[in-house]
Amino acid sequence: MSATISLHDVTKCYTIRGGADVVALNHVNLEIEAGAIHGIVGQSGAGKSTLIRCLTALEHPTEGEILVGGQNLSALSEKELRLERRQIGMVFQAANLFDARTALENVAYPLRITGVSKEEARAKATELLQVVGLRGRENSYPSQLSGGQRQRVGIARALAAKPSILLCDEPTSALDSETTRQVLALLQQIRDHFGVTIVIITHEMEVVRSICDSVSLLEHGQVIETGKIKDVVADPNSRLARELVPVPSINRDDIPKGHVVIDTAFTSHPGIPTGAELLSIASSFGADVAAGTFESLPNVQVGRLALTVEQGDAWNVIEAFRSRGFHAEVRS
Ligand SMILES: Nc1ncnc2c1ncn2[C@@H]1O[C@H](COP(=O)(O)OP(=O)(O)OP(=O)(O)O)[C@@H](O)[C@H]1O
Repeated sequence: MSATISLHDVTKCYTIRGGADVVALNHVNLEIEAGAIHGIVGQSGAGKSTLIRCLTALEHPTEGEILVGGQNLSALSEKELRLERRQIGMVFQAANLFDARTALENVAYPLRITGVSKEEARAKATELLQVVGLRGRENSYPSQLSGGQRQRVGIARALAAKPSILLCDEPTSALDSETTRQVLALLQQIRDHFGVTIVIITHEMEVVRSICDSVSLLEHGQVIETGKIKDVVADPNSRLARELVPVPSINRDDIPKGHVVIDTAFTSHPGIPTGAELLSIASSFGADVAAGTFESLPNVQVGRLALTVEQGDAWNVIEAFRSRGFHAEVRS
């Protein structure tokens, strides 16, 4: 079961003793589709953790409302909130497991506290450990597991109460790149299999590139950009697009005398060879490809080519690209 998440004009202020208010979230509007994997990126202090705490209803917005699956969190009583929180699974940077409990006991714990019988909780926990690829490690203690395996136990535990949303706070930042890939693949599998909506806070663009369907950029408590990855990367003015697929760097010495660099960008989908069209326009002007980057993101491929052309041709080349719907600009 998945749920839509909507934030309407959410502001969260903290009052610091003896000081001014800190505005951690400033009129945030956000829509996350049911069943999507949504990344939230932003620098330290941007308000990412505050946003997650508001989604779990551990913090209450100072203004505005948050709807999870159409349910307005601010309108719920404490008792109703306790029930609602079961719909929300949390995965942390460090898996936050109980060291004195086995993997199985860690996963069974949230079920036991909601009154599920010992046998049923163990059976469910065994099944979930299989889902996350830890069959045979049920009786291992956290200290006997690798970082990636501990994170898998954390994910299994978060799934125990059959949540409709899974909030992941920097789930891979303590892991090496191969383990990161495996944990991200697992999260994607979980979304596909259980249909949960997943929100991932991350400072790693690689996480967004590999599994997110949509993304938001937070800055000083405000949403600066938000949208589906395929729309974000198609927007030439998007900062996120440049972070997801960086402009290729060129050594200044490699630019022939009297030439300028033109940056172009294209998005393409399987079966539509947009890159070939761009290259053919470039070659018709005798433009040379000086550098390029290409990224295959979920549902869309993005390319950036840096071309060198004779200064006198630059404007004609740009016009030709723009008339065919490509982004093109002279690099300053
Ligand atoms: N309990 C609190 N009391 C006062 N100020 C707070 C509190 N929690 C967060 N803040 C402030 O709110 C702002 C946003 O903090 P938040 O932790 O949400 O940012 P973040 O994007 O998660 O940062 P990081 O990536 O470093 O964890 C910061 O200025 C922070 O100092």
